[in-house]
Amino acid sequence: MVAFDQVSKAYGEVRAVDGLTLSLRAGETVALLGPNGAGKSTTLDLLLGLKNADSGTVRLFGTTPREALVAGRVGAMLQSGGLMDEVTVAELVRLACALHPKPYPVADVLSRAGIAQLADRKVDKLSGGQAQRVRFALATAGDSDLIVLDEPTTGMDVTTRQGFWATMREQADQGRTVLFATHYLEEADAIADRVLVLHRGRLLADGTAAEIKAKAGARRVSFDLEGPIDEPALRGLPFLTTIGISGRTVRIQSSDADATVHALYGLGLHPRNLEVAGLGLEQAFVAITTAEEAKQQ
Ligand SMILES: Nc1ncnc2c1ncn2[C@@H]1O[C@H](COP(=O)(O)OP(=O)(O)OP(=O)(O)O)[C@@H](O)[C@H]1O
Repeated sequence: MVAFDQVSKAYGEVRAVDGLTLSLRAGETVALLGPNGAGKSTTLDLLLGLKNADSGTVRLFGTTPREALVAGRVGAMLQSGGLMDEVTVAELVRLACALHPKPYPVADVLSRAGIAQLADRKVDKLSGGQAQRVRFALATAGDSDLIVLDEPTTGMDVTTRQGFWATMREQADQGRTVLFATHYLEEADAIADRVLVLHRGRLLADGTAAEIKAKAGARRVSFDLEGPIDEPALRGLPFLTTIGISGRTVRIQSSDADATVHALYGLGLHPRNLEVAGLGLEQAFVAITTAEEAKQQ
């Protein structure tokens, strides 16, 4: 569906996308994660043909991005890009439907995006979250095979966000490929069946959320201690990466929890309420990207 082959894009000295190779298969729901400036928006712009690569090739459905867009195979919701002023929501959605080669009925698009009651509202009078829903309506105005969303839920309240993802799941269940960039890692964890982690324009990790968590390697260990806490001794535990002590509770992150816990007993301590758990996607993301930063410095 989507194939990036050694794609690079620089802005002056900044290598926004750096030798990126990846492919997306039909029916996948893929989250694109990365710290600020990692190159997510640039990657999506290259995918949509809004920017041209300095080198490498981007192919959508075996054609150029532009051809795929003209054929109506891609629906996109971008982070920026103003909505037209001085028109109503219904007029704007009607225009998007008219421009799509395989449009849905306007009423269906409005109700799917949850904006039927806003149909007669001027676009420039919308709240931030309402404007996001209108962008979503424009991205789903017709039957596209690929839906690209750049930080789609920014500014949406909790209910709107849940509704939005329920709709996206329906789209995915119907066989569409959904690619979305986000900073909400819990969304990626809950929605995506594949997670890509970008860092300085390169792909750092590519797998299911579970694989990304495993790749981070670390585990969380927490326990309570009775009696005075010997902090230097705890800090000397093997494979420890971080430690936090609040009251009687000690929370650590370890790259080898078995060895750390073994050493804990070796110190003659008697931890109570011991818990060992894997990292959440957010912690795994931080572990992977900070390890990469450290490697590059
Ligand atoms: N038009 C531009 N001119 C110059 N530099 C740019 C331009 N667009 C992006 N950049 C730089 O390219 C890098 C990648 O930016 P990009 O917007 O793709 O990252 P991002 O991962 O989407 O970031 P964010 O999470 O903050 O939205 C950044 O260092 C950014 O400052």
